[in-house]
Amino acid sequence: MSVIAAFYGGKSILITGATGFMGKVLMEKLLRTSPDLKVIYILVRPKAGQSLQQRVSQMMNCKLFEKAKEICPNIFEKIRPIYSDLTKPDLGISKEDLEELLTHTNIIFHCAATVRFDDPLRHALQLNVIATQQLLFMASQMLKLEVFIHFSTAYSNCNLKHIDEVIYPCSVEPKKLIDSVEWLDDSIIEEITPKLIENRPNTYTYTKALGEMVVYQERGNLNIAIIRPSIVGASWQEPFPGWVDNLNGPNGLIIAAGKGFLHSLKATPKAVADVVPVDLVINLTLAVGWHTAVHRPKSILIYHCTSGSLNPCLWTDLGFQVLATFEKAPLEKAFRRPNADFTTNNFSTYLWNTISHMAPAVMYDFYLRLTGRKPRMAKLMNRMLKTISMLDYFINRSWEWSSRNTEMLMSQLSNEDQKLFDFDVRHLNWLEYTENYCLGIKKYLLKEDMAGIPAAKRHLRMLRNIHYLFNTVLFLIIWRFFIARSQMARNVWYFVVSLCYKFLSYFRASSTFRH
Ligand SMILES: CCCCCCCCCCCCCCCCCCCCCCCCCCCC(=O)SCCNC(=O)CCNC(=O)[C@H](O)C(C)(C)COP(=O)(O)OP(=O)(O)OC[C@H]1O[C@@H](n2cnc3c(N)ncnc32)[C@H](O)[C@@H]1OP(=O)(O)O
Ligand SMILES: NC(=O)C1=CN([C@@H]2O[C@H](COP(=O)(O)OP(=O)(O)OC[C@H]3O[C@@H](n4cnc5c(N)ncnc54)[C@H](OP(=O)(O)O)[C@@H]3O)[C@@H](O)[C@H]2O)C=CC1
Repeated sequence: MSVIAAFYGGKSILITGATGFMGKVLMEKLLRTSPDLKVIYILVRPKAGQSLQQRVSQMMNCKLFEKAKEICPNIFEKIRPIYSDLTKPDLGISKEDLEELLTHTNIIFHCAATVRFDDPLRHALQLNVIATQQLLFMASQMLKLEVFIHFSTAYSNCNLKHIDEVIYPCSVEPKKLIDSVEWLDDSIIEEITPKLIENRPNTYTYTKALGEMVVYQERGNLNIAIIRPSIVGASWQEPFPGWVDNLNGPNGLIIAAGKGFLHSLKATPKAVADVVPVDLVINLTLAVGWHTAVHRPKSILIYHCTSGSLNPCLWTDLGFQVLATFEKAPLEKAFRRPNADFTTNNFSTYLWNTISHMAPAVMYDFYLRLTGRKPRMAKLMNRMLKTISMLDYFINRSWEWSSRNTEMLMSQLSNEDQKLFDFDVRHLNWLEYTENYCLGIKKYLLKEDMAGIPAAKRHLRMLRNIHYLFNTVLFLIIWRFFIARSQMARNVWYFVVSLCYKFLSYFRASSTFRH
């Protein structure tokens, strides 16, 4: 019997961010391995015109929960949605719901955050710092709370090269910043943001670092642990390989590559792709929850969940495996054949962006206009290039994260728990993982049927023929231009034609002789 799974049995668990990528996988794992848990409270907000119930039932009916529903038939009775909005006072939770949470909650997993890189500081502060503060205050009033697990990111201190499993103080006190932001207008906040974020690339990583400081400063007597995952990718093994449901991290660019939009990407050849599968992160999280509740460490322990130091994979290796997979299982309706390469300097990046991204987009938009359709390709390419510019910081750098606490925890798991809650990234086969990642994006994110692969391959062959035809016509036009203006070009042309003629004559003669 798994000690960790047994620990969660009978427990009342509060998950914020349960409708997110990681929150859903966390819920699924809990319901599948500890079906005797008492209840999972999930904070949910209405979104895209859907009520709480509609969102929750749509979420629970996705493929991710199929296995959990087999093991836990009364799964819907285990889930207790609670209206919440992190931007509201008291997280927007009603008095009745709050009373229930304060009375019954044993464990908190705080996943909710804004993970956008371009959020204004005020919004990121609200979601990643102030909401965390309010949840900590709520937790301090909970009568049966055993442990509070906070999700940060391995990039919260990405302005450092070597990062230990410790909390690094930011230059500005969170409370002072929160008070200042209350009365500063947006234009001033926008102006001071670059100075505040201390060489970090965005407000996301900065406010996650501030969130850690708030967790430390307002921990009171709470029993807290912090998880710092790096780039969370599709599932590796559980509940099945390749589960992914958003465009964050590499996902958007993998789609861009598979659809033939992305033809070049600036990447330092030796830069490590520090990707970790979502199920591996969740296994570590549940192990941390158990260990923290049972052993009650004297201080807040930080757990890095990264792959670069234990089982490194380079962006170049990952990228070409992505292309190889889409060769075998192409995405539907590709704009071009997936074909790309790396650039290593700004000039070649600019050149290739012009030649292989913007020029084809402008020509395609011209074709759309000619055929009476709305041009859209240039806009799509600009959006992809904007995304790449946001991700460039993470693609072209590597970091060293210590993993002492994570390795300590691994050593404390029983053999059964090491299997059931496997977070040993050294077991990961990157080629197999990347292939499943791409297939998962095709099946679960783009909802494409694998039966459509032959048609998708035919589409790519048609694109290849159009590409060859286009290049041939372009070559002839350029050559005709040169021949009309240069004796040298004409001489070369005549020489080539006479050579071909002689070869054909010889070939015809030799085949006649054989007969
Ligand atoms: C291996 C690489 C080399 C390749 C070699 C050469 C080429 C070979 C090809 C191989 C394929 C490449 C494969 C791998 C790619 C490698 C690069 C990946 C780097 C990953 C680094 C991630 C770092 C993460 C750091 C920390 C992780 C965390 O802690 S939290 C999670 C991280 N957060 C995010 O990832 C969020 C980032 N996204 C944003 O902040 C925003 O989306 C944006 C600012 C980037 C864009 O905002 P914008 O307002 O313009 O768009 P948005 O409103 O978000 O969406 C509008 C529409 O666009 C769609 N969309 C959204 N995101 C993407 C996306 N990433 N790609 C494509 N499309 C996207 C969205 O659905 C919207 O559509 P509509 O609703 O229809 O309008
Ligand atoms: N994905 C990654 O690569 C990494 C993620 N992390 C951390 O893990 C955690 C989860 O990330 P991930 O699952 O990828 O993020 P998602 O964006 O998938 O999920 C974010 C969650 O937060 C909720 N949320 C956002 N804003 C609000 C709001 N105003 N009110 C209520 N809920 C809100 C979302 O709810 P809704 O569905 O209603 O929008 C969603 O459930 C985050 O703390 C993130 O920093 C750390 C490292 C890497």
